Amino acid sequence: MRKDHHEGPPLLEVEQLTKDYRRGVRANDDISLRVPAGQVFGLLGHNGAGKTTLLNQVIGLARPTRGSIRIDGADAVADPAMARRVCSMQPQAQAPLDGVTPRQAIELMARIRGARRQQARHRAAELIDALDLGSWADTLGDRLSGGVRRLTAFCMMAAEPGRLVMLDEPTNDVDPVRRRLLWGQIRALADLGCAVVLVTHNVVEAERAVERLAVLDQGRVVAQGTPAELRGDDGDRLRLEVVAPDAAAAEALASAPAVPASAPAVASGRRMVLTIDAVHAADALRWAQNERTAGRIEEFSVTPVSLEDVYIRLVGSGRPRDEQTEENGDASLVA
Ligand SMILES: Nc1ncnc2c1ncn2[C@@H]1O[C@H](COP(=O)(O)OP(=O)(O)OP(=O)(O)O)[C@@H](O)[C@H]1O
Repeated sequence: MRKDHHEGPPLLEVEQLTKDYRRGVRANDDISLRVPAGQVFGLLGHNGAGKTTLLNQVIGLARPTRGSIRIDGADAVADPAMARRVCSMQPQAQAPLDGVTPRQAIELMARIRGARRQQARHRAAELIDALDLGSWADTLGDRLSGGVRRLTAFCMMAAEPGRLVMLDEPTNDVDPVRRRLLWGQIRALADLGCAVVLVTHNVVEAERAVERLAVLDQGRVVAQGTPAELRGDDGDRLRLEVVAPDAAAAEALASAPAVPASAPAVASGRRMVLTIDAVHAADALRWAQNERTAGRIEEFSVTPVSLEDVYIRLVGSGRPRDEQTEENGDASLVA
């Protein structure tokens, strides 16, 4: 059974962190978060939300403008060398693998991080097997696909991991089957006692794999908690999605919903999405079936409201805040 480390002291503790780049870009704005050992913590946000900037400050590649970062109680800003010893990071950029095979690269990383030769060999073989990389393990890096290169980079990081593991979009380019294997290995690192910080754009996957998460928008944390906490009241609601024959019909359905809605209906192209309370589910199904029989809609589905729906409501289009409508920020979710 999984060890429960949730009540333990944080291994990573970020307090009121602000980072201004030159030319006035505020990439992180008053961010606070805590990650204990044994937890997979997700960082979600649009392109440019400030996720990579946060990781770079933790390992001392960028210096905070204000605020503090503590790793296991020690000041990581004052001692970036300590931070790098304790952290293992898989960066967003692909690892340079030209001229080496995945097996060689993984073993080499394990050796650099202090493993003995036998131990490095054993761990490389174990990771290659766990991620089903055997067919490419001894192929030179310049002949590998993007997905295999990314999985190799994960294995290099996981070969002899530090206590704080940071992964910047590790599932990019990875096929769905190996992606699932990868989530298993990420979980395994937390079960070993690592604190894992995971940057991802994939809200659907994050919902299944992380225990807590923070949503970043324009450098700020706009929501933080467990997936269930972030879904809040929406966790008991349903999502009716309808495909209309054309965009005008979808717009018309959104402006006059046939079933009582618990949030404004959203039309996008031929799709219309309505959030409804569970008590209206039977009415919604009856209405949608009739509409489809009459040919007024083409398809429909009724599913539980997901974290992705909440995320889209929180950060909207990712445009600057003052261009967005006010429904995008629910301050009550901010921890
Ligand atoms: N070295 C830099 N100098 C100036 N501005 C920067 C620098 N690095 C990042 N930025 C800016 O800081 C903001 C946050 O960038 P960051 O890379 O942290 O976002 P991100 O959430 O990781 O994005 P993505 O999902 O695209 O990787 C962006 O506006 C970006 O343009």
